[in-house]
Amino acid sequence: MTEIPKDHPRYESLIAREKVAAGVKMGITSIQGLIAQGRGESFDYLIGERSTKSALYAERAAVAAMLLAKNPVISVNGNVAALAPDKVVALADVMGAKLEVNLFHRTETRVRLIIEQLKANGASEVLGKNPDATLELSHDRRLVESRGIYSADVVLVPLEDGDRCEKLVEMGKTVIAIDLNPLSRTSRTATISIVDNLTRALDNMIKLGVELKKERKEELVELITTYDNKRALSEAVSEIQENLKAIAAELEY
Ligand SMILES: Nc1ncnc2c1ncn2[C@@H]1O[C@H](COP(=O)(O)OP(=O)(O)OP(=O)(O)O)[C@@H](O)[C@H]1O
Ligand SMILES: CC(C)(COP(=O)(O)O)[C@@H](O)C(=O)O
Ligand code: BAL
Repeated sequence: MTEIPKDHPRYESLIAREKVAAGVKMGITSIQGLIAQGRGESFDYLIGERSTKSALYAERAAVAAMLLAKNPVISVNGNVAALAPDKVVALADVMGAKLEVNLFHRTETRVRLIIEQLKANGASEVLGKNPDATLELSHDRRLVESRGIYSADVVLVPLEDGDRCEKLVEMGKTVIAIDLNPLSRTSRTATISIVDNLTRALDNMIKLGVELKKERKEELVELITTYDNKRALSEAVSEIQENLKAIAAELEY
C-alpha cells in the first residue's frame, strides 16, 4: 500500500481507496469494485464526507430493526470485505446477526477468500459457500443460503444492486441499504436507506447497537414505527443541495 500521510486533508478517503485496491490484488474485490468505490467517493464529496443528520436518523432505525429481528443477516460483497472486514464482524457480534457472502461477480475462489478474510477478522461462521436456495434473479446474486439471506427477516445490504434489493423487499423482508447515492435504485427501494459511507455507517451502527441494546423493546419498536424513509431520503437530497448552495455562495464573485 502507498503510504498516505496522516495530515493529508483527505486521509480517510485515500486509505479507503488503498484498501479497495489491495482487495483487488488479494482477489477479494472485483475489478468493477474500483469503479463502484469511485462512484461512492463522488457522492461522499457531495454530502460533505460526514455522516449527515438524515444518515444518523436512518442508522438509528436500522439498528433498532436489527436488534428486534429474529434472523438478521449482513450480506457481504468484495468491496465490504476489503473496506471493513473488522467492522462487519463487530456489527454482526453486537446485533447477533449472521454474515453471508453474496457476490455479483461470483467465483468460488472469491467466496472462499472473503470467508477467510472475515474469519481472520474474528468471524466464527460465515455463510455463502454452499447456497441451497435461490432468489428470483437472473444473475449470481440469486444464490443464497436457506439459513441466511433466504429466511432472514432483516437484511443489511451494503453497496447493493437495485434489483436484488427490490426482490428482498417483495419477499417481505426489511431491507437496510448503505449507499452513498440517494438516487440509486437501491436507495429508492430499500426499507431503510442509509446514505453514508460504509465505514462511517458501520462505526455509527456499532456504537448505536451498544447503546440501543440497553433500551426497552417498546422504545425500539417506537423508533421503527415513527421512522419515515421518504423523509430520510428527501433530507439526504436536501443536504446535498444545501452543501452545493453553500459552495456556490463561496464561489460567487
Ligand atoms: N464506500 C462506500 N460506501 C457507501 N456506498 C458506496 C461506497 N462505495 C460505493 N458505494 C455506492 O455503492 C453503489 C454500488 O455501485 P453499483 O454500480 O452497484 O450501483 P448501481 O448499479 O447504480 O445501483 P442501483 O442498481 O441501486 O441503481 C454506488 O451507488 C455507490 O455510490
Ligand atoms: C462491484 C460491486 C459493487 C460488487 O461486486 P461483487 O463483490 O462481485 O458483489 C457490484 O455490485 C457492481 O456494481 O458491479
Ligand atoms: N450493481 C450491479 C450489480 C450488483 O450489485 O448486483
